[in-house]
Amino acid sequence: MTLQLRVYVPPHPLIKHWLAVARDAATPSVLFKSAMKELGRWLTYEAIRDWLPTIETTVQTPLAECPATFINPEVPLVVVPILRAGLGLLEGAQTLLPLASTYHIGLVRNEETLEASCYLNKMPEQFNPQTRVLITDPMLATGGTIMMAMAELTKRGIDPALTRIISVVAAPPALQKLSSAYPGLIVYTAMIDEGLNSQGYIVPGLGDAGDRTFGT
Ligand SMILES: O=P(O)(O)OC[C@H]1O[C@H](OP(=O)(O)OP(=O)(O)O)[C@H](O)[C@@H]1O
Ligand SMILES: O=c1cc[nH]c(=O)[nH]1
Ligand SMILES: [Mg+2]
Repeated sequence: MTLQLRVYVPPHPLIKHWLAVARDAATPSVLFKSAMKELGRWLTYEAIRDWLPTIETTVQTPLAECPATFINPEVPLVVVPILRAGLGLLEGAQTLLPLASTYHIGLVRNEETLEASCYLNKMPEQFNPQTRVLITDPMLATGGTIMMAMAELTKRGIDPALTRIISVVAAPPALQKLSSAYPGLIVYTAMIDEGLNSQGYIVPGLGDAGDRTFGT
């Protein structure tokens, strides 16, 4: 069986609503931040349905014993926000994954060359190979940033098949790069946009997600 990158665009009205709020150039930073939090929450809800490890057991209700499914506390769960903009989605993700560990990675694109570089990496040298990873980054544009984050994770033992990415707007160049390098990976995004302009911004996109989240 040949694995392929899977990209889901969940058809949820709350995701569409908060995407529209985030896209609107008139949305002030305080509301943009709320939109990122809500998108983080709903995209995480969609992304973890086949990712959260469970254990089957039984519980005794007041009336009878019955089958029960719990989240398996022994499998490590990790959220990796790509700074800065990924922090906006992290807040929403954490409401659903309160026990997950958070490993920050700070990546920034050079505005001229569009090449990503790393200024912060709080990951351990090696992860448990069973670790489930959820990466948060609202913008997948040229793909340089997400590819660098994936390289840092996989060289530390993370299995791409146990990894999910949530993004708000994804562009074809990033999806093509991920597809060639990590065919088992799954991406959840609010929208796939047409492409990039000459400055590497996604069109129609939503502008600079980091600047709009933090009011800079
Ligand atoms: O796919 P790429 O072409 O690499 O671009 C995507 C990256 O660009 C933005 O980060 P930015 O460099 O603006 O940093 P910031 O989040 O601190 O604003 C965005 O948050 C992504 O991480
Ligand atoms: O459109 C884009 C592309 C990269 N990073 C952003 O914040 N926005
Ligand atoms: Mg930015």
